Amino acid sequence: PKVYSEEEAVTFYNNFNEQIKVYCNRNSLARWNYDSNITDFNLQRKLEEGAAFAKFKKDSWQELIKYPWKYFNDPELKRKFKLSSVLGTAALSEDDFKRLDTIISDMKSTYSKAKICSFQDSTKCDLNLEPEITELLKVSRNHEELRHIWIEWRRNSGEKVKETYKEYVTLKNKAAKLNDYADNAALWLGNYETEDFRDQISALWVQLKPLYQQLHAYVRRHLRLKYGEEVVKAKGPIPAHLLGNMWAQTWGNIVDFMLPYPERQSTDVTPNMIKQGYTPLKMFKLSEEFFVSLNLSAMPESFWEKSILEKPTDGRDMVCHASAWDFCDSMDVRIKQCTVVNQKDLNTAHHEMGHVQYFLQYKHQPNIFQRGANSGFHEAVGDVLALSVSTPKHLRAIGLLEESASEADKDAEREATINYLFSIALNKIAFLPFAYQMDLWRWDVFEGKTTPENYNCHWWRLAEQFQGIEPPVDRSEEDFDVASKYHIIADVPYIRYFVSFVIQFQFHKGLCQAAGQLENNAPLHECDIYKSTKAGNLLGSMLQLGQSKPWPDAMEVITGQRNMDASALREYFAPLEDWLRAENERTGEFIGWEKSDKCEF
Ligand SMILES: C=C(C[SeH])C(=O)N1CCC[C@H]1C(=O)O
Ligand SMILES: [Zn+2]
Repeated sequence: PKVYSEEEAVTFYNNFNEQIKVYCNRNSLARWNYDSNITDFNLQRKLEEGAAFAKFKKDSWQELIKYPWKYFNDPELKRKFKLSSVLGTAALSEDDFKRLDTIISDMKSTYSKAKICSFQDSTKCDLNLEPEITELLKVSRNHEELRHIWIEWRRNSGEKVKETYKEYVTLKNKAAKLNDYADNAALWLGNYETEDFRDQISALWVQLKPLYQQLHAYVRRHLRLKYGEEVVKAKGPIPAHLLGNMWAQTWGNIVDFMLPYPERQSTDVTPNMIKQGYTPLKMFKLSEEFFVSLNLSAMPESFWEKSILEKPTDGRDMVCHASAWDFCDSMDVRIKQCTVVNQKDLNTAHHEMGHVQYFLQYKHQPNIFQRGANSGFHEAVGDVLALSVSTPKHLRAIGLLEESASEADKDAEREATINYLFSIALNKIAFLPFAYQMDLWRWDVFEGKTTPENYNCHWWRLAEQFQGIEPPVDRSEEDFDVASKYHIIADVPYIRYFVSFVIQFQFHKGLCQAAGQLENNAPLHECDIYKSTKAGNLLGSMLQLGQSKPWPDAMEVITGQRNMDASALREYFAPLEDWLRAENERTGEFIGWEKSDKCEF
């Protein structure tokens, strides 16, 4: 057979790259139209474009694998072929591909259309997850109302897709095997190009669990003080419906009744955002201005024309879960977010703008490298900036927090710092076990360790083991609670967020050093990289790499390290960790939790 030369490979690949951009653009537009307006017509268009894209990738792949790319000299050409040689779900037959695309679309449609009836008024049954249910979980302090919402959301979302999900698992594993992976867990983990990646994640959790347990114990105490011993057992897992979030993944919404120093200023800027007439547009403009202050890119005009930054009021069904979109033409980038004017959504706006900044910084790369160094990097960018924006110093600088005279004396300042770190920890530390267990469950499912007859109780076993939470009522295998979470039904991996929440503190520390914010032992949690072109240029040089290099090379650009390391996170929260240990000691709080028996195992 003909042996293809490296020169011929270059020609082939350049042509392939030009063509894939066109198919990718058409596919992204069809997906955007469906997610922005769930109709049968838009579903059919999306399935057609998806099938065409998959056919193109499969046909090209037949050609591509004829090249002896493993023996190429040019490292970049070799990497292009290596990454392009993983076909993914396009390896499925046309029928299987279309079936899988249909299944995922249907699950996203069910999730996006799901509604529940109000606890206060059983005739009012038009409550969507965003914004109504999310807002109720934030403000309600009625544990019976919270239990109602918790149960009803699961009955109208997860439970409805139990059968469909089994077929999803089968098709995903079929595709993985066609790519020479044992199962889809292995295919998903391939993104990290790291042999012992799961062990590294496990080691990070071991390092971080003590901090989580201290936070868990303190929060459980204050939930017990509020809702009583009957509802919140002193040594038990925390009932999952009381933590201010549908999946108990971040606990920031319940900070108000458990602030360490209640008389000190809290850093909840939502009231001021509303008072100052903030709009979703202004929230995204604020984020853009921070990126520009770092000498990074402003949004193209088309971003503001084509993005959807608040939920349309024309009654259409759409996927409200926030997302950032790259249309593969190095021009068209968008965000779709059903933004509410509050601090949580201001952080999410920065999170999504981080994705878009990555798109803009690597737009010159060939299509195959227009990705994060690994998926965790893509999730970390916006959060790194949000760490600076969230500091009391920055919030005061942009007028969202009042100057407070009392900060003058040392004690007041120390107490205000504990309050600040506590509110950040409720979102950053609380999140870690949830992010880990989301893919621990899916890896077990794809590997066949968990079979459909124990999907639900396996999830609750993991939730008890890692999050130290339990359902507010008994659950059984009739329920399918994990699928009440968007990423499960939308085929989006989740370990990327665990990676992001660890490495974002490494990036923050590296950028803070570049910005000169850590001189004279200044603490990491006070750092604000705003307007530092040194920090911005460093971040930009990492973002421009995309996935052209293995992620340790990209990590090294900013941090000088080549591995994930939780030390920066621990350093950031050190004052809080000391305080929590002392406080839990003082109150004699039980650290950890006893077993739960709410799902017949
Ligand atoms: C905002 C996004 C879109 Se990539 C998201 O899904 N996030 C951001 C943090 C965790 C995770 C979630 O909401 O579950
Ligand atoms: Zn994201």
